[in-house]
Amino acid sequence: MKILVLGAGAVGGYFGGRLVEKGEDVTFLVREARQKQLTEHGLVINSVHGDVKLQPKTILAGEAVIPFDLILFATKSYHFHNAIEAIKPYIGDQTLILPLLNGYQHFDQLKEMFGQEKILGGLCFVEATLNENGEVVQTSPTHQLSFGELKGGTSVRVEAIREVFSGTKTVFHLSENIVQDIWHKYLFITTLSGITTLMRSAIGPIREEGETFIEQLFEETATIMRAVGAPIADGIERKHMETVRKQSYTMKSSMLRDMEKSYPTEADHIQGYLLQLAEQHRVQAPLLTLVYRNLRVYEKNN
Ligand SMILES: NC(=O)C1=CN([C@@H]2O[C@H](COP(=O)(O)OP(=O)(O)OC[C@H]3O[C@@H](n4cnc5c(N)ncnc54)[C@H](OP(=O)(O)O)[C@@H]3O)[C@@H](O)[C@H]2O)C=CC1
Ligand SMILES: CC(C)(CO)C(=O)C(=O)O
Repeated sequence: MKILVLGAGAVGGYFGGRLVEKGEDVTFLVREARQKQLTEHGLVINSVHGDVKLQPKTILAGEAVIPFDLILFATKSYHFHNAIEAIKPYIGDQTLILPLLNGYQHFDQLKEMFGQEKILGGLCFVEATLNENGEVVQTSPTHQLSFGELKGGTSVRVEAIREVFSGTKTVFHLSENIVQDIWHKYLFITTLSGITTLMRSAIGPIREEGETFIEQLFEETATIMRAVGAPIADGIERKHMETVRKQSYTMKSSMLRDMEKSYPTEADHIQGYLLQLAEQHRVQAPLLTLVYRNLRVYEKNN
């Protein structure tokens, strides 16, 4: 299976790198500076699940145009529209696109552009970032990529992907209810990135100050999701709260890590989109609004 990974950042570099390590046919579509870094230093993964240095195949947009079987879409949301243009030449009749971005809005956009049949559901749980040398640093026990048919169930094509994804040093999980998984992850990340960026802190000190704000943010966000008919399970807020309690003291969201580097955030794509939905459905969301305003002010000052 010919796999194209769009973006060799933290997520694309980690999961794409684990596939290269296994020996799969993976090419990274990158931009010039990243290509230079990868050519000179290799794709380096420093991980609690094992370090590796790889020399992956890379291309720049427009080079080596052939249709790929599978495209892992792993850019930030603010690069989404440019990145779409970059992958268009590599999409053939049989190509499947598996997005790994946090949030939900991009699925509707991809379905509208390429047709529902070409888009798989996808998400990942991994705490990863690029260090100043461009190495992927992966720091906590969880490292799972989930994928599946947006219409639910299984199919010959996702079973074939499962086969290709098997036997790596990371966890690839074929989900038969990926849309629910995506919304559950969206609930988790909206709250976790929101609270860690609001407090400018890893989760440990925030928990010590009291968990009420975290619980309220989960509840508020879940209320919006239920109002729009998102398929989230009863009691998911409590389950997510338990997951938050289990995180290491130093655990940070990728949004906070980006803030620490003065990078842009995905506030519009994650919190902002939910607030638009809240307004449309007349749901009050004062805490989420505060979280979002904090991110907007940060963006203005950076
Ligand atoms: N990091 C994490 O722990 C997690 C992140 N996520 C989500 O995954 C998504 C990706 O995040 P993450 O990997 O952290 O982001 P990074 O910024 O680390 O990586 C994104 C990569 O995309 C590349 N890129 C952007 N536009 C293009 C383009 N047109 N062509 C080629 N490459 C491009 C960037 O390359 P360049 O170097 O050229 O800018 C960058 O290397 C986000 O939605 C995030 O919320 C989900 C779970 C965990
Ligand atoms: C919370 C976490 C680390 C889980 O994967 C995440 O998705 C992010 O920070 O972007």
